Order: sequence, then C-alpha cells, then structure tokens
Amino acid sequence: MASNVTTIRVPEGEVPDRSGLKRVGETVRKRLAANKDIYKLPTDLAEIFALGDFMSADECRRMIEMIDQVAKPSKVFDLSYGADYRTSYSGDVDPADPFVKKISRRIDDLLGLDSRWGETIQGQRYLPGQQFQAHCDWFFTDAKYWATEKTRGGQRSYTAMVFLNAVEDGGSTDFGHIGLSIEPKQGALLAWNNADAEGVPNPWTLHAGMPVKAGVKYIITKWYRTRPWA
Ligand SMILES: O=C(O)CCC(=O)C(=O)O
Ligand SMILES: [Fe+2]
Repeated sequence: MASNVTTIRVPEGEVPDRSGLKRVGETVRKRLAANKDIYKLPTDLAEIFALGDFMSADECRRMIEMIDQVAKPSKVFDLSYGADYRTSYSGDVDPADPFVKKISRRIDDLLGLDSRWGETIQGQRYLPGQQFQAHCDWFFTDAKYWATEKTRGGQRSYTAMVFLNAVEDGGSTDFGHIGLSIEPKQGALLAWNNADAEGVPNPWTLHAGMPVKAGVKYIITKWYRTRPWA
C-alpha cells in the first residue's frame, strides 16, 4: 500500500481545468513579480515563492490557539495511502471568524486571487514523529473523489502555507525532487503553483512535511481551485 506514496501519476490525455490552471499561474506570476519582498526559490522546475513576516508573532500565536481547538487526526483524499502517511492533526479554523477572514483575505490579496476560489484555511499541528509524507496537492483526476471535486471548484491551482512557529528540530517542508528544503520560520509564507506554465499539474511540486524531531510544528494552508470553491 505504501508503495504508491511517492509514485507520480501524471494525468494522461486531456487535462481537466487546464486553462484555469494556466490562468491562475499567470495571475499570480504577474502579481508576485511586482512585489519586491517576495523571494522566488532558485529552481526552474516549479514556481515556488517565499515571503518572511507574512504574519506577526501575535497573529501566529492567536492562530495556534485556534488550531489547538479544532485539530483532529488528519485526513487524506486518496484512501489508498498508508496509515502513517499523514499523521498530523488538522482542522479548518472558523472561516466566519473575523481574524481568520483577515488572514485569508491577506493571502488572497498577496497572490491576487479571487477569494471565491480559495478553500477554507486549514490548520495543522505536528508533534514529534508526525509528518505529511511526499505528495502533490493537485487532485488525481482518475481517482474516485474527482467526481465530487470537479463539481466543487475543480483542480487545485495554488497552495499558500504559513509557518506559525519555529520548530526545535525537524519539520521542514521538502520538495524532494527539486532538492529544496525549507525550514519553518515563524510568520513566513510559502506559496507554489501546483501546475506548470502550460496549466498541466506539475509532478516536480512533490513535497513533504518532514517528521518533527523535537518540539511542535504549526502551519496553516490555503489551497486555491480553478473555479469557485463550494
Ligand atoms: O507541513 C508541511 O510542511 C507541508 C504541508 C502540506 O503539504 C500541505 O498542507 O499540503
Ligand atoms: Fe501539500
């Protein structure tokens, strides 16, 4: 079962939501190129961007408290993954909460994306030994869940993630095929295009939340679709 964990299944034939993926990529590329605080990670294999101090220490602490209130064992979309695949605890922070709304809008604004395309922000907590093994955030359009997901916003285009604390040891976000490892830094945002410039889901975006060795790791993630999410 665990053997398919790192298998890359590139969609064959027609690529669902290709024009949407291409459009989102162009929108964000243009938007971030005009932002001098943005750092583009040094690779041509995927578009990955970083921004320090996206959230203040106070905002991070407040979000961590909210995550502790909603965190339950994490789920994965593809049930064929093994049991140790995503061992973190996660939960949606209240999308109606004014503070969550503020952070959510700030992410939309940074990327230049329509808030309607964004999923609810998900919080995630990793204790020592917990991890999110290598995966891509885009949906496998040959999987069962796609029948539902295609009607509720379609393919995932962009991912935005914020590290809410520095981790004592471990817990980096690793893009294994590209050879990039990003250490958690409080308030820092990472965002990447899950597709390539042509609108095809990009297997180079394979990434993992590496096991926490000491301390605890908190993050929030916001995934964007190609059409309004519902
Ligand atoms: O925890 C991490 O560093 C990665 C999280 C992740 O891949 C996700 O939320 O999609
Ligand atoms: Fe991910």
